[in-house]
Amino acid sequence: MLPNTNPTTTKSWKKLQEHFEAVKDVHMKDLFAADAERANKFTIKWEDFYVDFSKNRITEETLGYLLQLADEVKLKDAIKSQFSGDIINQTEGRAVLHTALRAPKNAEFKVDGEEVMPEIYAVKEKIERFTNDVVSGTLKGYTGKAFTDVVNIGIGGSDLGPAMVVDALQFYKNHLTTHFVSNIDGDHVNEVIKKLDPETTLFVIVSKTFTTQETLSNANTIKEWFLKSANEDAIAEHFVAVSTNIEKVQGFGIDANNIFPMWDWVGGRFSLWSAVGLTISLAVGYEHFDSLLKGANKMDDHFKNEDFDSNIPVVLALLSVWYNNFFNVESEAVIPYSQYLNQFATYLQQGIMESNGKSVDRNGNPIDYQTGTIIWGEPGTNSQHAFFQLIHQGTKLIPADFIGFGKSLHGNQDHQDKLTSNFLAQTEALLNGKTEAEVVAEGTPEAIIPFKIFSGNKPTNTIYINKLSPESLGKLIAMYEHKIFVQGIIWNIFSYDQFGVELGKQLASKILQEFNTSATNEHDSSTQNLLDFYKKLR
Ligand SMILES: O=P(O)(O)OC[C@H]1O[C@H](O)[C@H](O)[C@@H](O)[C@@H]1O
Repeated sequence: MLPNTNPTTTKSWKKLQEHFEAVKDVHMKDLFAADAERANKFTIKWEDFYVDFSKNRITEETLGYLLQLADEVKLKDAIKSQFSGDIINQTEGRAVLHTALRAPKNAEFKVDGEEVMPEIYAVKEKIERFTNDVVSGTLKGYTGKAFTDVVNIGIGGSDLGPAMVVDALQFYKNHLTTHFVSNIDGDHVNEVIKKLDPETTLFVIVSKTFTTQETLSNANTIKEWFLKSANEDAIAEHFVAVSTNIEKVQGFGIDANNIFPMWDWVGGRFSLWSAVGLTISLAVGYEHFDSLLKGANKMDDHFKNEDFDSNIPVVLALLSVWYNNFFNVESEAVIPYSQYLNQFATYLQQGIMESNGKSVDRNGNPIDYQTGTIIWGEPGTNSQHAFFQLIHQGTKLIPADFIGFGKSLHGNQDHQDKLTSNFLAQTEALLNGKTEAEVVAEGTPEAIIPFKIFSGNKPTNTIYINKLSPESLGKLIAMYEHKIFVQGIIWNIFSYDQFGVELGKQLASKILQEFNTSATNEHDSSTQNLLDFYKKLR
């Protein structure tokens, strides 16, 4: 059981409220000027991570109250509960053990009194063997040719994690070309099919439940297309599946040997560490996949053992609570200064918004404080030329995580220097802004002066990592996973269910019947008109 405390009833919350009134207008520029040690005080150095959170609208007092809040909501107990396999996903009656997937073989993780490491390692070994056979070309397609292409068919957690990681690690990629099919929009699958040769393509169907409409429809469409060139027997050589639902997978016609199991104690959006990451392993090789897991495991140890004041996920979560619940900030940006992390914000959107987008507390009561933040972002420097205007001069306060890597993977120092200068300059600009006096001093015509002033005082975290590698990426992803968990604990919500995605699915299946049969359902007049409009078009 998780601790159960309404955060707004804690002493620290009250103190934070009073403290907020006192510091809300303080400019960070003045805080830096007043304390030469500020940057050092608010920096955590851990392994190859350098996390500078000094450019936040906080003082030591703020951090003190936030840390007290973590204690008052019994965060330590909650962490222990999660790692020991308690049923902390109470609404679905499940443990939450994605951390076990990346733990060493001799670690102890139990679910319902049963050791889970042997099963985890059996699947890992299967992933390793399969990866090696496909990558080396030992395993062949139905006409005896080695595989050249891999198609991941899945959606949500069965797509976003693998797709983001494969993209992020493309520098480490082997010769296999990977594709991702997720959307029910038939144009998605058809555009992918156009690029494929059935003789040399391997299909990985990923679905925890194996009931997801999108995934099954896409898998069936691909199977039909495949069977135009191959016969039924060839399915066993070209289709593999990742799922908890073995019966359904077999029903689809997949060979029992080609099933990579997962478990209900792995949430979809936390599943890339399981066999859901098979496409990652195929794309970059098992060793790199394993390094990704090892990196995550190091972050798990840091999270579990480090004191909260130097615990990266805890501090980041507390800062986010400070803005969300006291500054009433609605959204946070994630800006990676690496094109490789192009899909990172999209990936985090599911993790963060599906987990913490809740309005009922752990007692089932409606909440009267803000929970889940809205996450968005794009890589720098592209985003500088797109939405940075609003971050610098708009009316909304948008705290941002700036993620950067010291070393360029291709060793192009000229580009890396220019990239890094932007990376550093943006957080400096957001901190300091530009005063009227500075604008005047630049000789700006008087009428234009107000438009060129930057208020500054915009908070950022700088997450600076030596180099993008499978291991550092694993650490980074796990860092955000734990941040999500901490925030869920503070907000007293259940972060591991996602009932909010169900209603739309139910209604869609009813509406679908109306297209194909004479069934009619009661709709509001807007929906009815739109439905009629479509019926005329189809
Ligand atoms: O892996 P699957 O069972 O196909 O689920 C795919 C996705 O769909 C669901 O609707 C949930 O919102 C996601 O959390 C999940 O990752």
